[in-house]
Amino acid sequence: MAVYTEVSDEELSAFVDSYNVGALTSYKGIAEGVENSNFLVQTETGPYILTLYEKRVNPSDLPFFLGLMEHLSERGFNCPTPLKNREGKALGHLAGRPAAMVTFLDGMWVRRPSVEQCEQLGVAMAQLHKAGEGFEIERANALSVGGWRPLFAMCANRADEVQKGLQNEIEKELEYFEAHWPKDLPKGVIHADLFVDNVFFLRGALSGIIDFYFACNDLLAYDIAICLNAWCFEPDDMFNVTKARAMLKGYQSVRPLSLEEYNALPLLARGAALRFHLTRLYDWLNVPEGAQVTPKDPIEYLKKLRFHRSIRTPMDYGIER
Ligand SMILES: Nc1ncnc2c1ncn2[C@@H]1O[C@H](COP(=O)(O)OP(=O)(O)OP(=O)(O)O)[C@@H](O)[C@H]1O
Ligand SMILES: N[C@@H](CCO)C(=O)O
Repeated sequence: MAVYTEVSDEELSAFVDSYNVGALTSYKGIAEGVENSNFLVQTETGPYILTLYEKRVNPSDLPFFLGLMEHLSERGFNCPTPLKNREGKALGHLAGRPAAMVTFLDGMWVRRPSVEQCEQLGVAMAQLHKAGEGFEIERANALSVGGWRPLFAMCANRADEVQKGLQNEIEKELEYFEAHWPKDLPKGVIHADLFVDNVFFLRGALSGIIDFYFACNDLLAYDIAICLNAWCFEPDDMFNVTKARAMLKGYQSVRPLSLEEYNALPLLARGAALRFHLTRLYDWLNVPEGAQVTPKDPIEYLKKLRFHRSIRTPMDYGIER
């Protein structure tokens, strides 16, 4: 469960009152997620999500995140829309934290997506990439290749506690990526954390995407790489190429990939695996005292990284363009 910040009933009620949504009738902390504190808030006008932004969210990025959700919603993309308070502002403060309320999205995430759902994800991801065009605020990806070494530096000396030899292995990966990360692929707004728990389905159809708090301007194909890792591995750590093909088919039905993007997928997927391995490694070794949170397994992403390291071209996965 991710509730890092305790909020009193009075504080929460006063915060909700600053919006034009009717009186608070109930609320509860949400037992999912690892990044921010989330509450499901019921008022006289319906359910809303209240988020208190925690450690990894830089407050100066909030106009980007909130503005992006508004931009995408206006273009018909189904994602939460920030509410404006009585002063016309989307961003407020609660319990010493920046906080916002967004619309509630119906649907549920699926633990084991089907091939069909992977295809739907591909379609929605490409739609997101298209809908992001024209968004005027820019945000560099703080967790792209330039951010990995500083992140690793904060936990490198304890990496071998998680697995012997890990520090050395990651060091070599960092050197590799710093020398080989592609720079000239098409860029745009990406979600950058499009895991299964951020994609909702309703009656079998994809109903919306949440959690834009890692969104940024980066290589569009990097989003695909993140999803290859998050959607196309089975619980026994085997890569499911049928799911990967379906995802790419869905994606390309909206936005065809260039040859360069297609060829870069193994490297991007390996880099994406390192990125999530590193944040998980850091979190695994630094659970805040008293926080109600279950850290995610860094080794899962180490295995994915090693798998991609053995791949040279997408054809080695069995993925045709
Ligand atoms: N707009 C929304 N509509 C409905 N449910 C939501 C919405 N936003 C968040 N949730 C619920 O809250 C949970 C946690 O939200 P979210 O994924 O944004 O948190 P997080 O801490 O940023 O998580 P993560 O670990 O995925 O980064 C979701 O799994 C979902 O159940
Ligand atoms: N989706 C991330 C956690 C949230 O950033 C992970 O699974 O490591």
